[in-house]
This record gives sequence, C-alpha cells and structure tokens, in this order.
Amino acid sequence: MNATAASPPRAVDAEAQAGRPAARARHAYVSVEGIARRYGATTIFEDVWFGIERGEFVCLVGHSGCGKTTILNILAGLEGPTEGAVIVDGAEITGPSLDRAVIFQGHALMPWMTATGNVAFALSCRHRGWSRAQCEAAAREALKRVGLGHALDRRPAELSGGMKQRVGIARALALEPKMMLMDEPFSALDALTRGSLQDEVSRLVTETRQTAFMITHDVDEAILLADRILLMSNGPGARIAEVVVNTLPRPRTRANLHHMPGYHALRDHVLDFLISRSAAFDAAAPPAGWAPRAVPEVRPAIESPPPPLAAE
Ligand SMILES: Nc1ncnc2c1ncn2[C@@H]1O[C@H](COP(=O)(O)OP(=O)(O)OP(=O)(O)O)[C@@H](O)[C@H]1O
Repeated sequence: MNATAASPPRAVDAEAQAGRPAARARHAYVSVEGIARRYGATTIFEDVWFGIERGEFVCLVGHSGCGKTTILNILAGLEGPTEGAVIVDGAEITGPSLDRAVIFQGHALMPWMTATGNVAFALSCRHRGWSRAQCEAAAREALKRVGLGHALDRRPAELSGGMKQRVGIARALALEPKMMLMDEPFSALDALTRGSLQDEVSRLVTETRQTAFMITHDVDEAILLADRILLMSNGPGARIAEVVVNTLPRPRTRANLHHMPGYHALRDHVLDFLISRSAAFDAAAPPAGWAPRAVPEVRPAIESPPPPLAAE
C-alpha cells in the first residue's frame, strides 16, 4: 500500500477487520508494517516490520545505501512506502505532521530569525491559539534546557554548528511531538561538540522519555542513546536482520559507558554485524529463527559469557 499525502488516515482496526494477520509491531505505539521501497526493478529494502513503544529510543544502524534515510522519511511522512504502512498512535501516516519532529544533519534554521524566533515560530504553528508572548516564553525555556540561555537572541550566523544543532533539538523537544526523528544529527559536528551534545541528548532522553527514532553510523552513539538497536542488512533487498536490546542502565554518559559491564560485548556484537553478518545476511536463506515479522532480539550485554577469572 502506498501512503500518499492524499490518502485518508486509516484506523488500525480496519486493517484487522480486513483479515490481515496481526504482527507483533501492531501493538506498539509506532508500528511499521511490511514497508518496502522499490525504484523500478530495484528493491532497496522490503518486508520491514518493527515497532517502537511509547517512550522508547530506537536506533537504526546499517551500511550506506541500505535505505535508512528512506525509512526515516517514511516515518516522517515526507515520502510514502512502495508497499506497507506505518501506524502511529492508531492512525496511518499519510503526510508530514508536527506530531513527528525531524532533526536533520543540517539544522534547517531560518537565518533571519533569532534562536528564540526559530523555536517560537514552530510553536506558533503547533499551537495556533498561543499568543506570541506565550510562544516566545516556551521557546526560551526550551533553549535554556539545551544550554542556550546565553544565546537566545542570536541569529544562526552568530551561532556555532553545535549551537545551531542545539536550537534544532530545542525546537523539536518544544513541540512535544509524538515521536522525534533524527537522521545522523551529530555527524556534521566536530568530535568535542558531538560528544557533549550526545551526552545532553542522553540526559534529555532519560528525563523526558521522548519516543525517538535515530539513524547513526556511530556504534557508541547508538549504545549511549538507544533502548534497542535495529541492525539492517546490506542492500539491495535490505531487511531488519536483528534487534539488539540495550540492557545497559541509564543514566549513561560517554564517560561511564565503557566501564559498564556488558558494554564491550554489546559493542563487539554490533561491530561484528556491520563487518561481516550484514553482508552475509540472505532473506531467502535466513539464519535460524529469523522471520520478517519476528526478527530475533538479542541481549549481548547480558548474554555474553563472563570474562575469564584473573590468574591467582
Ligand atoms: N530516486 C531514486 N532512484 C533510484 N534510487 C534511489 C533514488 N533515491 C534513492 N535511491 C537509492 O536508494 C538507496 C537508499 O538510500 P538511503 O539514502 O535511504 O540510504 P541510507 O542507508 O540512508 O544511506 P546513507 O547511510 O549513505 O545515508 C540508495 O542506494 C540510493 O541510491
């Protein structure tokens, strides 16, 4: 089914009444149901099923070209799938909505507006009944939460790359969306700025329990932020090959992460997938226990064998 901007929202129950078998994803807050993207004879990915629970942070990891951004765009309603559908909170996605805030690599700020103005503008679109003063007050609060209390009146040209990205994060959080979508939001930043923003987002995620979906190439970033990491096989014909449950406790910071028991097993597991299993995955001859609607979940941080005892 191709979700286009013109198609009306469809209640989940209608699908159940039509006799389509219930999938595990169906019960989740966000339910991705058998989506595919094809360009002519080329299938980028297909039969992709997964759910996101309310308040869950899910990362999607996979090699370049497997279709990660396309999946994020479908969740954002910026494009429709060739097949399948995405249901959020009981209704099918049929186009973009302020219910789903997107943070891109580039910050997409309006250059003529101050930081406060950029956030306040988004808020005025979200809350039509709010006065300008209300929007600006809420915008200032959101900017303070991401450490920009000193830069409220600066325009994007007067902000560093990291500060601009913070404005984008503040804007997304201020909208209190049903879901936050992030496409490699830190990849354009220098390592130091990236690290501090990752820690801040980790803190905000722990505080707000914002439902989030993020694409990243950075395995440590996924481990820092995600409750579950979806591992995508290589394209063409990519699939969700495995779901890694991140059992490391919160709060997590970059400084404490690598001291946590299980961190190295988790990291090795994801890296092994990217290095070898992602290319070897074959949906026609899948690993034992794999099915597109019931992708195996693994917990490497607690399933790994304990480290050998030190010699006396
Ligand atoms: N209009 C198009 N026609 C044909 N192929 C396309 C078109 N748009 C995108 N593609 C292909 O779809 C595939 C998936 O693109 P997408 O950007 O979703 O991948 P990605 O996994 O996010 O990659 P990256 O990690 O490099 O950002 C790519 O191989 C791309 O070449």
